[in-house]
Amino acid sequence: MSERLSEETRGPLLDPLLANGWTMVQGRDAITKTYSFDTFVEAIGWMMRVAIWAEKWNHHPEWSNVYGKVVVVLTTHDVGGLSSLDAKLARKMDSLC
Ligand SMILES: C[C@H](O)[C@H](O)[C@H]1CNC2=NC(N)=NC(=O)C2=N1
Repeated sequence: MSERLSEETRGPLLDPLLANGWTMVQGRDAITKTYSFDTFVEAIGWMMRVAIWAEKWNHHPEWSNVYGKVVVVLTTHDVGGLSSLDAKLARKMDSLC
């Protein structure tokens, strides 16, 4: 199982994401990003591609979709905060859109 990111390890993993549209969630050890697609079909197509990786890695996003917009929150419930799996899934999400 993944461990909660320590103060030393989180900078190198999170800083590139925070420079690429991800932000910290207030009051939670979690990151969030809102993706915007031109159409609903593009949004759910991207969600399906992400879902395949999420299932493969057994690491699942909290997310919601309205038309072309997808709001994502990533955290690791098993450790009560951010782990390297969240950074890995966030990078995959960015690479798939
Ligand atoms: C039992 C199951 O394997 C666990 O609950 C997995 C599934 N997917 C998960 N996804 C996320 N985001 N965090 C988890 O801690 C987590 N744990």
